[in-house]
Amino acid sequence: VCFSVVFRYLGEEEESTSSSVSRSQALLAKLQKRAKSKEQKSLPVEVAAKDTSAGRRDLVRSKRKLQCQEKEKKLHKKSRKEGIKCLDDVEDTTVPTELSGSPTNDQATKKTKKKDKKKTVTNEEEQYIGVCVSVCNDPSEESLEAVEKTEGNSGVKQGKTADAQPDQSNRVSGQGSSDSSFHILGGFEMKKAEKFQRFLPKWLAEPDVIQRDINSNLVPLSEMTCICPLLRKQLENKGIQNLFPVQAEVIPAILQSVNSGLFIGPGGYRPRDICVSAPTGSGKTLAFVIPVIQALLERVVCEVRALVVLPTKELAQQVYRVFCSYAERTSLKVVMAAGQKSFSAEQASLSETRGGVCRSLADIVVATPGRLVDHINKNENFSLQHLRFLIIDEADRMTDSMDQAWLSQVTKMVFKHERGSETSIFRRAEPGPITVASLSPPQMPLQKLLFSATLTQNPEKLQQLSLYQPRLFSSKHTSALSCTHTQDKFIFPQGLSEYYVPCTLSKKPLLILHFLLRLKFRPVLCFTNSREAAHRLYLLVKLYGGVEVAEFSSRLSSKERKESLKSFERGKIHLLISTDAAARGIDIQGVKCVINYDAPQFIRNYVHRVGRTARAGKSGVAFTFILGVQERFEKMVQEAGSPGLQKHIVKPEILKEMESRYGEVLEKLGKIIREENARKRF
Ligand SMILES: Nc1ncnc2c1ncn2[C@@H]1O[C@H](COP(=O)(O)OP(=O)(O)OP(=O)(O)O)[C@@H](O)[C@H]1O
Repeated sequence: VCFSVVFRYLGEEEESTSSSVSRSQALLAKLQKRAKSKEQKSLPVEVAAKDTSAGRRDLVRSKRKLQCQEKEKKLHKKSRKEGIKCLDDVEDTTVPTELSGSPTNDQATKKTKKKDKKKTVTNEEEQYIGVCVSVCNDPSEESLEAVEKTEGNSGVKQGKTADAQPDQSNRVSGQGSSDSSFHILGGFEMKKAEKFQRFLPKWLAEPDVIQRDINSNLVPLSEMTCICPLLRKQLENKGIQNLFPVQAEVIPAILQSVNSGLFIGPGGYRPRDICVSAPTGSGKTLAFVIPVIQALLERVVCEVRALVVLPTKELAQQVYRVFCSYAERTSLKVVMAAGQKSFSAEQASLSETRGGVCRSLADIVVATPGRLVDHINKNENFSLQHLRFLIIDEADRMTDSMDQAWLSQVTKMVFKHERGSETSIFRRAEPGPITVASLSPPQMPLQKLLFSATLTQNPEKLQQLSLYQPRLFSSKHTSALSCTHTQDKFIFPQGLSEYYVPCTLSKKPLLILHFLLRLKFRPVLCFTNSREAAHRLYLLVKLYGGVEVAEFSSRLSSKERKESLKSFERGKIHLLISTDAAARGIDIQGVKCVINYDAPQFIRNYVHRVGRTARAGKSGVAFTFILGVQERFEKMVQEAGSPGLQKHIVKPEILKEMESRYGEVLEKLGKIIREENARKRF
């Protein structure tokens, strides 16, 4: 094969009859002949060079080099000029018909004419290039170097170079293009991305439907016979007569999985994991608080059996309070591990050691991922060996890459083999395929319960949670076949009215003052995209006066943040300016209006921000200030499933009156910020 390739390079066809020895001899002879002829060619030059004096030779050399460089420059300039023209032309002729579309006869004839014209141009150009190359390739100078270089290579290679070069030039001139030195790749045309149909797994495509309209789908508490009398009484005591749709659907499903006790699922099998995707303010918290408390009511020994993980301290505190209020008449103990207290104080509230024996002081732990990982790694007495429920609230946020590590640590700890546990009835092994051996003896299952208003439909992301035969409860029904969109769609609360307000950057602060002072929207929860922006706006509104204002961001300590929320909840504050720290899950009673002072960058943030109003079946209004092009924002919101975004125009004349005072305030604000920055530097 090797020889046949070499023969083809030499322009000879392989003879079937000739032996490989004779072929190799012929090849050797040919190569020797070629080397000789080259030697002969270079000989007169070398002799001539020897004859001339060294000084003259140098002079000639430098002269030729100069000439060559000048010509090269000229050629470069020309070819650059021509090149641009040429590239366009070449593209015209080389674009395949399926890309450029099938040309008509006229176009085709025009193109052939163009081609002919170009051929002459490019041939001329090639000649020009050829001249220059021949000047540069004068055997007395540069070619010597070239020969030296090729001589270092194998004979076959030499032959290949010598024969391949004219071949290439023939090909180029045959094509009639001047682009012998570069290759046109093509394929830069704008192509419309092909829309693909998304096929969802059955459990995602066919969820158990939760009605969106809370008020017309209330379920009387008396009908919820699956809830134990103690908890029903508790609910009544808190003024709850009816359950919301999400609660009416999810509570029985979780309770069903503990019908046979904590150790085994229905029919002796492992219970299915549960995912809930329901609008903001639809009552998802009670949908897991009630069944978890009921499932653990009969427990004998206090062990951590339920772990609730939430993204922020404030949310953890909120859920902790709900758990405490429903567990208060039971023997269950709820503990929070979210960094509100010192690590050692949390450690002491989670477990105690008496007489050398450690015992758990918590049945239900409400935690943030950071503190949870701290306890897993540093708290020797913290055990998750008896964990039955892992509840992940704001599940989509929690599964974001940066928060992933905690989940694997929890699973590792749940299935950790402790010394002497091999024969224990509580022995647990990481679940694998179901076999007779794996079912006997039965082990306590770990059931995952996921909740969010913006639960992803991305199976790849959900896969990371290692869900077991998941069951989805959702406020929407997306058919696996009809779904062509790739973006997740969300359900917005029924009572929410959404508006956008076109404005300019300088008018934004005036607009917010207008909403509070003139339109008397109170209380207002306002969102900015950064803590600096929240702080500046807070100072500005405070300086302007007439509005009780507070800020809420990571700029403040957790104590200060708690204070701000409390004051806002109690009605002492009219305007709370926050970053996205308060966008998720925070349940503040009576927020009638949400203002997105800065439009959110991601749709999920928008859904959660506007969801701080219109909660629990009530009505609410959300405004988003939009700078410049609003089409993109409108599209984003509509594609996410918003029922309708309306335009709200505030005429500039209305803001005129406020402008003089605003000017004064701006001056003061500048001074304050400068002082603050100076203080920060020292
Ligand atoms: N059955 C009910 N009857 C009356 N009010 C209820 C009921 N269930 C929940 N609520 C109230 O509805 C409000 C919203 O509930 P919750 O905070 O659980 O909503 P959510 O779905 O978790 O919202 P988000 O997605 O924003 O976290 C709370 O103030 C809660 O007390």
